[in-house]
Amino acid sequence: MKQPMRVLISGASIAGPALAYWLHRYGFEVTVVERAPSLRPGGYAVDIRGAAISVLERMGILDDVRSLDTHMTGVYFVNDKGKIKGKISEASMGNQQGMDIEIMRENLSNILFDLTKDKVTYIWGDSITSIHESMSGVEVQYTNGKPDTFDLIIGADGIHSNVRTLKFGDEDQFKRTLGCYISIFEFENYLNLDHSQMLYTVPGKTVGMYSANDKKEAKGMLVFQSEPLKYDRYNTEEQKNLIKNAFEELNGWETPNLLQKLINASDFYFDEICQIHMPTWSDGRIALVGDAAYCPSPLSGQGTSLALVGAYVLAGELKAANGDYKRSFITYENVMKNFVEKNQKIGLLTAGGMIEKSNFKILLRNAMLRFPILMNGMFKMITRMIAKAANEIELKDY
Ligand SMILES: Cc1cc2nc3c(=O)[nH]c(=O)nc-3n(C[C@H](O)[C@H](O)[C@H](O)COP(=O)(O)OP(=O)(O)OC[C@H]3O[C@@H](n4cnc5c(N)ncnc54)[C@H](O)[C@@H]3O)c2cc1C
Repeated sequence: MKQPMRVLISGASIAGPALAYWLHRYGFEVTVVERAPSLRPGGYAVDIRGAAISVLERMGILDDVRSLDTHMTGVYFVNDKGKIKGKISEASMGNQQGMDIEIMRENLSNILFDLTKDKVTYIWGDSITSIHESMSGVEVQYTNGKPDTFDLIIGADGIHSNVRTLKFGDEDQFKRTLGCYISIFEFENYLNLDHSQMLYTVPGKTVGMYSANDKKEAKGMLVFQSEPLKYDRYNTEEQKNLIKNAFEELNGWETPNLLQKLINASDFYFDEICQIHMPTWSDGRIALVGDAAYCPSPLSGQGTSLALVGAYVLAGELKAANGDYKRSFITYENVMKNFVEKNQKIGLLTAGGMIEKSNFKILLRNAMLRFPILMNGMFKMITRMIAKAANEIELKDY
């Protein structure tokens, strides 16, 4: 009897468990290695749209995911005293057909993990340190575990992908920075926000607060424009200091309180707002999926949809090629390329919306917010563009 192909996936957030699900369903033997000691909590809400909704349906988890929709009602823009200067309702931000889903990232990650935990081997708190390819397989070494050999290695390990660095080299050659940094952290919902988001903007900085789900907790968001910063990605204290430095002179609205909450925040996410562009997503027995290969930026709202669709297509093409992984990696790229490009373009468009560059632009935005017809018209146009990009792929039945 033919042995199943052994696949090692690096990263257990969204793309990793989604890919693991499909590969297991198609008869592959799957191991997932995650650097964190357990499934990582944290992050804001993520959007799922278009083709990615069909993927969830095909996985049989659409109802579970939909049941955890954040049901946000809208975004309120406040001034430095906390006075509301305008509101954008959820209806005018899109989702007119009620089809799109917004879910907290950690809730989606939990659902995908639950779906796969009994079918796939998960290794926690470890990381690949070297990859050695031969004609018959790939030998990997881990930081902690014993070396092992697989048929294929897939990097689903995010913007700063370890597999990408090991196989394709330094990330700077693939990274397009969008000039900002974002931090998200959790604390008690002391403003009693009810399924809504508050945003306070000054030139080059945005302070946000958001509460959904059960209203007990809120998420704080601090976004700031900056020249590229050098810091240790695993040193959260250093990252918190960078944020403190960026915001310490800003006293408006809840900024000082959020900086105070930041100090003790355990659920803390910090990253650069950037995109990943690569000439190819595979080499030999190694391929990449999700943010590792084609991150459209954390502010785009499209990263999760790209990851879910990418996992579906990659697994499907591996099944269809019946062991010819080289062929499947080529078709995976051919099928995904246009979809990725269209969504990365949307990523550039939407990223600009989170940071206002001048006081004039903030005044202009606040003035426009007083004319809902104007705002609704603009948002409907953007929504149509996003919806088009989210559906820019025809999913095959594998
Ligand atoms: C904690 C967290 C919070 C996030 N918050 C937001 C948010 O608020 N808004 C937003 O739009 N996007 C957020 N993202 C990114 C979002 O999840 C992705 O853009 C999108 O869902 C695509 O997912 P992905 O699985 O490709 O990458 P990611 O979600 O980034 O997942 C990558 C996974 O790989 C793991 N990993 C990294 N290095 C290694 C290694 N050396 N070995 C093994 N595993 C490794 C990471 O720990 C992580 O679990 C967040 C990601 C994380 C991890």
